[in-house]
Amino acid sequence: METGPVTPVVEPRPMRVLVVDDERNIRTTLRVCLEGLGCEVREAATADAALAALAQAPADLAFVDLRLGTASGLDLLPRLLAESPTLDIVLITAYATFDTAVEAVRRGARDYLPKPFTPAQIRHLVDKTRAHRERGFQLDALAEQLAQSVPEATLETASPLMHAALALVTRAAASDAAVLLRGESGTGKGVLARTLHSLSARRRRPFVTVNCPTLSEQLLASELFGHVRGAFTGAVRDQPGRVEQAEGGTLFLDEVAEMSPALQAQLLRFLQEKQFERLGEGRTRRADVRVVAATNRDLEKDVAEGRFREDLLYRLNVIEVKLPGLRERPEDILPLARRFVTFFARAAQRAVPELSPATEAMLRAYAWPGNVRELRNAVERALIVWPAGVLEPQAFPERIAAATGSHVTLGGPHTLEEVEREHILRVLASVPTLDEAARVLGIDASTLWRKRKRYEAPPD
Ligand SMILES: Nc1ncnc2c1ncn2[C@@H]1O[C@H](COP(=O)(O)OP(=O)(O)OP(=O)(O)O)[C@@H](O)[C@H]1O
Repeated sequence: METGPVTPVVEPRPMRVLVVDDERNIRTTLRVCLEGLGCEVREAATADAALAALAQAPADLAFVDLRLGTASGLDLLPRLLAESPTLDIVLITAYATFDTAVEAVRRGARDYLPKPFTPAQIRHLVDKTRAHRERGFQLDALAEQLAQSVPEATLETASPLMHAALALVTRAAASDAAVLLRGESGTGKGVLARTLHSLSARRRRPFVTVNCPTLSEQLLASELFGHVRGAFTGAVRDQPGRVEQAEGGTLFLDEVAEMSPALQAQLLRFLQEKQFERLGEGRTRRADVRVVAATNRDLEKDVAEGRFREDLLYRLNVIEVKLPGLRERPEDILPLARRFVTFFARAAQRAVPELSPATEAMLRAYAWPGNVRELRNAVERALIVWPAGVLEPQAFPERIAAATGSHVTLGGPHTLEEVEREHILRVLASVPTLDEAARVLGIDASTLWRKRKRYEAPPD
């Protein structure tokens, strides 16, 4: 069975607009015009009402009148942006002067609209905002991909197990339900989370990843929910968290099992009520974010042993997708290997080599404990060490050629790196959490996280 790339199934969400004007008829005119353009519109007659509206539910775009009774729309701009850093603001006024326009832009407005305005001008502004926001999100995604320098993921598969996982992800994309992706390290949970996002109505909004084990408890709390100045040593200014950055989009929590109990409680509350507080701040904020989590651990076991909250597990796995290990989808090993060979050969500007029959047999026989990541890394290395037009087994690491796992013995003829890899993998396999493994090894959790990725460790 073969799948092509799955086509998007869900229409993007309408743009959410807040109209802030003390004159009722201006608000009504704008509402009618904006609703005609497919926007969701809310109104506020005062600065306080505008801030309250934003605190209650986020918006993408705000039209703000320069004169709000006795208050100034200009003064409101930074307050709106403090509340919602990704908001686009257009200032409207009958008192159009160049100076006001400059001042509006200086305070964070994206555009300026003189009264009286026409429906065509409003349409133009809405189109411009939409295009600018989409470009921004696409650039973020592109920059991330470039930074990782990875071959673009393929959704083609000949494996029935993988096909079932993709079909479930496609169906899940049509809803806003929380999704839990389960599978060993390197099986492509991150890739699938991104696929889910790009198939959903949120695809034009941000996809934001948080790697839970790489940060200490306090930094992870701040990374997720943000902090205010002075919340802890080093917090020199107010900082929105990833939840706010992901507004309207998808938040991907990688290795969610590695969260402290206190953070698990905060995440649970966020999932239940869509509410959270920045660290050190009393007031409650709301965010419209779809959560996708991933784990390579046996969460039921963690629940049974008191390490993970049962109620959080049920909130996270409304839809559960199991990714097969690469050895459970052997049909995909060679097509993926050829794809990586092509990618890395092109990146090195050389002719694309072939796989010899012996290499093909070896790649199929190996167990791939590090899954697709391990295959990708092995191919990347093979292209570096093997300049010839046909890749032979010797181009690949010894452990793959041996295809029987490691033979490392202390004092044996091994490099330090081989010994380190084996030791780390064994410690990881012998203790329940990454934190505990880091303690045993005498290194911090983020170093261990990086090393594990490098050594393509099997999860447990
Ligand atoms: N279908 C695919 N096509 C191409 N590359 C893939 C595919 N699936 C995974 N990869 C590559 O394998 C590597 C691991 O993928 P990913 O990070 O999504 O796995 P993971 O299951 O989230 O791993 P971890 O649990 O360690 O975070 C990445 O480099 C990714 O680009």
